[in-house]
Amino acid sequence: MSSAETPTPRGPVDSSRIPRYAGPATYARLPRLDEVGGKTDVAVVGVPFDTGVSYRPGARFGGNAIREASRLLRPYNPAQDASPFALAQVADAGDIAANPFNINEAVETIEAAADDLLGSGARMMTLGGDHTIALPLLRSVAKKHGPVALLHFDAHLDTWDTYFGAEYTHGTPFRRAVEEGILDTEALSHVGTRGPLYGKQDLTDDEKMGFGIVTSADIYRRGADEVADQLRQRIGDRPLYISIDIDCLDPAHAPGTGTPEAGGMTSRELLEILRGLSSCNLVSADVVEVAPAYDHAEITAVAASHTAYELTTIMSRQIAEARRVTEGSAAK
Ligand SMILES: N=C(N)NCCCC(=O)O
Ligand SMILES: [Zn+2]
Ligand SMILES: [Zn+2]
Repeated sequence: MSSAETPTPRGPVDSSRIPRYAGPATYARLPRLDEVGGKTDVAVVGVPFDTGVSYRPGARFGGNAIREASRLLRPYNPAQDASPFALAQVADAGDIAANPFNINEAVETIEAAADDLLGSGARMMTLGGDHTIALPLLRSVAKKHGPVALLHFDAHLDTWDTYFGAEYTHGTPFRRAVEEGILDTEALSHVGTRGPLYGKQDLTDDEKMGFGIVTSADIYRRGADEVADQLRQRIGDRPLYISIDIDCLDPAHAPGTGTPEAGGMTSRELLEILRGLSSCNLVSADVVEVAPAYDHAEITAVAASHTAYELTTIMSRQIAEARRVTEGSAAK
């Protein structure tokens, strides 16, 4: 697209003119998708679905809790020296209406809605919902990019086989994804893993699927920068999907979640690792498992809103850079 055709992105509501607590909550007070002509570079989309949980329910309310908490975000991100909402169009695409009484149908609905958004040329920043939703999102991403590298931030492996005979649950999306061949098995990592397992076999199975593990204790011992360097090397220039279960954070940093585990990373460590990945080719991402009923003072929703902000910044910077390269060569 030439510079004449690239419209100036429409940014958030100006919080110096309209108090940030006024008006309906879109993510970061950004325009809705219909307010930018139905086309955007990055679509922030909610998936209010939590029928796949194995313990506390409530992540269906996560997306809107993150939107509410995101009212306080400001337009310039100093940590990545970027104004994400000026570099590219970021818009709130609303929610995907998934059937709460039929998981299989919900999974199909999510995949179809993702196909539409990705097909329009957008990258997705999805706000869950429970972790079940990562599977249909990955299916859709793989249709567009082929098997993708996966960085999975989570206390849990989420590579278990079934729960009560169900294959689509929040503890099983990544085993299904490996079985379906939609992940690049050379570049799969869990980050923040900890807590009790069903047995040692869980780890053996997980390793056979191709996953590497950076435990939360590894992050504490080695530091965020070194961990980010190692992950970046493993990912290289592959198309990358980042899936962030907010329970990767310690319950002190994210009490509002369904399956909390003690001994997790801090929100500072999570944000720093993400910033260290800013050069990766991030094609889409999700933040899941925010369950506001167990939250206090929006601790979890604020952490999730900032997490999505770093991810959105990475995507916007890359979109702007790609545009600069194309427009530069078109001008010659
Ligand atoms: N994806 C999340 N948050 N949790 C999975 C835990 C599955 C279990 O109950 O063993
Ligand atoms: Zn988890
Ligand atoms: Zn999870």
